[in-house]
Amino acid sequence: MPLSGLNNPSLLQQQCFINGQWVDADNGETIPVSNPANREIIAHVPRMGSAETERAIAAANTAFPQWRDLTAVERSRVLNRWYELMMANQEDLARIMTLEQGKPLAESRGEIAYAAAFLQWFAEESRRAYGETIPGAKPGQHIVVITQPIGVTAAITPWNFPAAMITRKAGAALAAGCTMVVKPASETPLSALALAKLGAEAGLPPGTLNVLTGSATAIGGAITGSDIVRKVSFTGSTEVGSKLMAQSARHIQKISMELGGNAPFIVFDDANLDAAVEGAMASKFRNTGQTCVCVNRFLVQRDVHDAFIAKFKNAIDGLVVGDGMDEGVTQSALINQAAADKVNEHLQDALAKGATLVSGGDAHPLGAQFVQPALITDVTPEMQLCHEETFGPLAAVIPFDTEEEAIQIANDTPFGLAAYFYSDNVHRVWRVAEALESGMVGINEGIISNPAAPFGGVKASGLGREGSHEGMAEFMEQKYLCMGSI
Ligand SMILES: NC(=O)c1ccc[n+]([C@@H]2O[C@H](COP(=O)([O-])OP(=O)(O)OC[C@H]3O[C@@H](n4cnc5c(N)ncnc54)[C@H](O)[C@@H]3O)[C@@H](O)[C@H]2O)c1
Ligand SMILES: O=C[C@H](O)CS(=O)(=O)O
Repeated sequence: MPLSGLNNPSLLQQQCFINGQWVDADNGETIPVSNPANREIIAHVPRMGSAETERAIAAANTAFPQWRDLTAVERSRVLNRWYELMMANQEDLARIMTLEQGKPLAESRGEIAYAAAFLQWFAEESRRAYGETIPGAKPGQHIVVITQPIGVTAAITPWNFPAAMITRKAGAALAAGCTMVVKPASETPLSALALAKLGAEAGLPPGTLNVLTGSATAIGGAITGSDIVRKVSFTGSTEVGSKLMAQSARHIQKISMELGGNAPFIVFDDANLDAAVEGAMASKFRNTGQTCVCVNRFLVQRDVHDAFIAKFKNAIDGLVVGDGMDEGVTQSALINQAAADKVNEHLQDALAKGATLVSGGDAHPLGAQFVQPALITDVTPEMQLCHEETFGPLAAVIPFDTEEEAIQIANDTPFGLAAYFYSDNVHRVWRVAEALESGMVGINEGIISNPAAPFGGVKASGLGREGSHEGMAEFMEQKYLCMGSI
């Protein structure tokens, strides 16, 4: 049993966490959790539905006043202890993550540190829930703006970052004084349940944090249909986000949406090509291409196109495909067969429409869920991959001539999460950075995520920001007090 080798076996939880208790589904049903590398079932978790969700919401509601009324310093101490426990258990948490999500162990270790950093960040932010004073409209009148926690909140999170997408929300909500119900993706529930275990150990009172696994539509329906849940924070596909936004309208729930992307990566003729290739590899192939901020379209200026492609091909050919648990592996199995099929569908569509295969493209000997990293050129805008998230190790390159053409192609998408470009010309840097329609821009950088920066997108990539000093405000309400005759 691959999970039998944990140093801290208590981190393997196969029940849900409601009101400080580990519980099964009412009907005893479970769902299997499998290892993407070999499809071996590694655990089972409860298949919960609306009744259990309503109990979790009730527990969060009961716990809210006590957690709200702690001082910011008291909440900060719990969050900081949770951070410390995550780091103390980093190796076990990384092992659990790789076994259920597939990503290389080194990347899982990195995600645990990144996820823990959100708890550390919001432990500090919890002490900075400031208000403001405003001059009154007449003598003796004073206006004070205060901020208060919004109340019971919910998070629905994706499989590709099973820990960080939870702490980026739960850290902010708990720091604000809210309580939370979390529904992780059914592909990666074990990381979420391990986080709940450590959160309780850190001192989160019963009901403050609840984690439910099971039917997404039933749990999501109970969350968005509740007049107790005041905030829904979703990370996932734009398609599902749009559905949840509509469902949240019934009770006017406050929402945050961290959705899909279609990131352009522009290499101008004044770029440092070695740096551009390094950034391209980091952004495109992180988590085997399964991140929302992965490059989806490369745009390379014609004068440097062939030189860039030669360097890029050499780097791609150096990638090591294998089981994420094996040291040295840099590309793992994709999360499921449908994900691998989508990458191949995008590749075949592009080749059928005139793209040129430079590297990769063959079936991988390790199995159908593994994809050989591929590089294609002569990509044109009518190809499927220009309009859909590939979410896998396929690097597609579009040649361009002018800066104006590059910006037009880059912005020709409903999405606007991340964008990247490489140029050493400071005048061009400002022009292009302002012209790109995205929430985040990497300039001569391929990896841009940072708990201190406001993460989020524009257009169909979402609403709101996470992390930074913005993150906690998403879980708070403002109230102004107008005091007269003083
Ligand atoms: N913007 C970001 O920060 C960010 C981060 C990670 C992933 N993503 C996006 O997420 C997608 C990949 O993740 P995914 O496949 O888990 O996305 P997904 O939308 O299929 O699922 C996300 C979560 O929503 C749940 N869900 C699915 N249908 C639901 C419904 N009808 N009601 C309630 N919950 C439902 C899933 O169980 C999961 O927990 C990609 O599009 C990626 O770009 C965005
Ligand atoms: O996949 C989406 C994540 O938000 C990417 S990151 O880890 O925040 O860069």
